[in-house]
Amino acid sequence: MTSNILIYGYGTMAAAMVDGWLHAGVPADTITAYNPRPKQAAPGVRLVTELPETQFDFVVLGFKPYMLADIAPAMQAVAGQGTAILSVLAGVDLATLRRSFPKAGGVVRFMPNLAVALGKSPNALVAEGLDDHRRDQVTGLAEMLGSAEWLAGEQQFELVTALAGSGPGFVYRFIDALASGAASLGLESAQAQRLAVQMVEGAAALAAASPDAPGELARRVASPGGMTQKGLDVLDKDAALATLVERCLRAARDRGVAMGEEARKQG
Ligand SMILES: NC(=O)C1=CN([C@@H]2O[C@H](COP(=O)(O)OP(=O)(O)OC[C@H]3O[C@@H](n4cnc5c(N)ncnc54)[C@H](O)[C@@H]3O)[C@@H](O)[C@H]2O)C=CC1
Ligand SMILES: O=C(O)[C@@H]1CCC=N1
Repeated sequence: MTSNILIYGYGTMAAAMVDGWLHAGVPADTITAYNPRPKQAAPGVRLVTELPETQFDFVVLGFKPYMLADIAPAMQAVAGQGTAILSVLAGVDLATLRRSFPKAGGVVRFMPNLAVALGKSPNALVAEGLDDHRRDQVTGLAEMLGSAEWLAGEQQFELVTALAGSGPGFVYRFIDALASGAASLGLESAQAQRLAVQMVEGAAALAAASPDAPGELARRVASPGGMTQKGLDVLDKDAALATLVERCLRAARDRGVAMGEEARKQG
């Protein structure tokens, strides 16, 4: 793909996406990263602190959602009819993006997680105004970072963001809890952390490779009357883990909805 890409706001998420694209073979000289504060860019990527005057095929919005109303007016010159806006901004809906970039050819909500850097992120997508060619290109850009998950509609986008965008944060807490639990029961803490991380990596790889659902995989680990079942009984009692995780996802989703409302009011 030889399309040119502007990254507008080169922070943690956008830099991880750039790393993923470079790793997948996107030529570095097709990527320009604009950030108001100078910082180190990936090798070969042009980092600028002044906005270029040319239009781009893709413009990735990599700043914080609340900044959209302030920033969008200054961006009109880089987003013309031939431009697809790729927004990773949590909560900001297609209608707000469309109002913010009326001249752009199309707007896309593109929700990744930080595993884009390794090409291992599920990427949720919804779009408006894309022709088939651009849509195929967006699918290709997403697949280079993991997978392209086009949603039928926008209604569940905040829930999908909570699950797949915020999800690594929740999994890291669980890894932490495994490690600190083992440490408080007597294991050396660096070793506990190493074991917890490797165990989760292997378990996730196995789940990804298996045709069976995680529930069935858990059943296979738990020998009847054995150790695993005793541990699962603690997590399952009164649906403790399931209830906690549902509350966690609801809180994250609802925050996304509120952030979207704030952006709508400002825009
Ligand atoms: N961190 C994550 O795991 C995920 C983040 N996101 C989304 O990614 C976006 C960025 O989040 P992070 O990378 O975590 O934050 P960050 O704070 O690391 O990045 C924000 C970047 O915007 C830049 N910036 C500040 N003012 C600017 C301006 N006026 N014009 C252009 N750029 C400006 C900052 O210098 C910084 O480089 C957010 O909208 C968030 O919702 C989405 C999915 C996952
Ligand atoms: O915490 C946030 O708002 C963003 C959305 C998904 C991950 N980070």
